[in-house]
Amino acid sequence: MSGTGNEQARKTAEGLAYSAGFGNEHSSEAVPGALPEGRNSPQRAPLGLYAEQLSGTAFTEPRHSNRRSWLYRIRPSAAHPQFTRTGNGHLASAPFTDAVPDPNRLRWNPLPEPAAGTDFLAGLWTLGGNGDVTQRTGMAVHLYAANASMTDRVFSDADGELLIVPERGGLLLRTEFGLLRAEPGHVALIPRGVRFRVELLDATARGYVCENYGQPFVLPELGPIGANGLANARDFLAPVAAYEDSDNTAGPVEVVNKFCGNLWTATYDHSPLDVVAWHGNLVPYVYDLRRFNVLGSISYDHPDPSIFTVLTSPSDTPGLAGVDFVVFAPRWLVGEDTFRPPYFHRNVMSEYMGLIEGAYDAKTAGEGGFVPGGGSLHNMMSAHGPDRDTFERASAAELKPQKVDDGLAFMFETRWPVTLTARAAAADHLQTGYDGVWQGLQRHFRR
Ligand SMILES: O=C(O)Cc1cc(O)ccc1O
Ligand SMILES: [Fe+2]
Repeated sequence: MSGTGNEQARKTAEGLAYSAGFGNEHSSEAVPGALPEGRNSPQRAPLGLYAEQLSGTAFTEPRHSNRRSWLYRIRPSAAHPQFTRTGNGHLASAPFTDAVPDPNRLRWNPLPEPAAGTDFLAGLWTLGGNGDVTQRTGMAVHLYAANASMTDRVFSDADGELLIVPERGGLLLRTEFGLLRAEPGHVALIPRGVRFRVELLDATARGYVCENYGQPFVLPELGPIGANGLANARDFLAPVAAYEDSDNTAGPVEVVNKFCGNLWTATYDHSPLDVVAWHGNLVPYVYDLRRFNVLGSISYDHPDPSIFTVLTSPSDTPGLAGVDFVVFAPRWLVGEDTFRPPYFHRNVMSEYMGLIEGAYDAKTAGEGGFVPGGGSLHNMMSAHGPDRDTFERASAAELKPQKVDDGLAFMFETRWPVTLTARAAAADHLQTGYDGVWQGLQRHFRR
């Protein structure tokens, strides 16, 4: 899209209205009277709209985890032509079988600049993942690099929920539920199957996507932390209803549907973003990571990073996440007699880390290192932790209260190893010599 288009998108995104609260029963109508009163499915829905339910959990799941919304739209979603296969581009899905799972510690530079005219969907590039889309288990790690808005096409992912983590460039997400603006430092969460279009607010956009095939993300339990803290529910913002009424006014709209690992496409004669009103608790959200209430030790030792969990996708085993989304946000470190950066460890969970801004306190910053837009993968049981320089520095540091505020990093932590796509394993931007950051750690043992 031209610069003018991006300016238009930014103007549209300015001052967006939202409905706040993770898991709330939200409701919104773009036209007064569009929401039926007191029932979901009246004989004739108001204003001649079609009523439609979208479920995110089985009808019979417990109340506390049940997710569904009712959508009142100009055309029912069922009114569509046949889907046919289209190319998957650089998108891949679980099961990932084209590379051998790799126990090595791996790190990538940012994706290369895409060809002109690459939109968000075309710019998605799969690093790897685990589980199986047909079993609704596991996750995929994608990156994206785009320089064009999606025009005349929308995307929906039947395979999973999408957690979008912009690193460069703002996004305007036009969803069935309305508009969301996600700038770097925000995350957007699009439920399984929700149609949306991504417009760029800046000339280019780059970031990360966790595709969660498993149970929908929820806020983690707080246990002894109490009733407040970490990501607060009220900071998750859902859109308000905004619809496109493009019947006979615009050209055809391509709807791209990711289903069981493949992309399918159908050409509609209207925009499926035609929801005039909706209510329910299955909604997209945007969340500003800087709102995260970071908790930590105020005595000694470095707490496990589970304390930084923003969202978790539970599994059938209590406490064991399919995937956790964890943020390393600005915070004070005050631990006494404590090695303050992340400790050396081997973890049963597998860790993909990305950097939104600045530096990360376990890794020396700079070119060829852990840089914004890049990422690292430390699979199950791979030994990692502070690099040599960080270890030397932190072991000798004077332990005054210290503000760590020069970066914003995150982690997708998952119960199963991440198997790479062949493309990611052979990428030019895969760094060589990552093992070297742990070389030269001196022997200090004496008896
Ligand atoms: O590997 C990492 O940097 C992530 C991480 C951070 C931390 O503070 C403790 C454990 C851990 O895996
Ligand atoms: Fe780790």
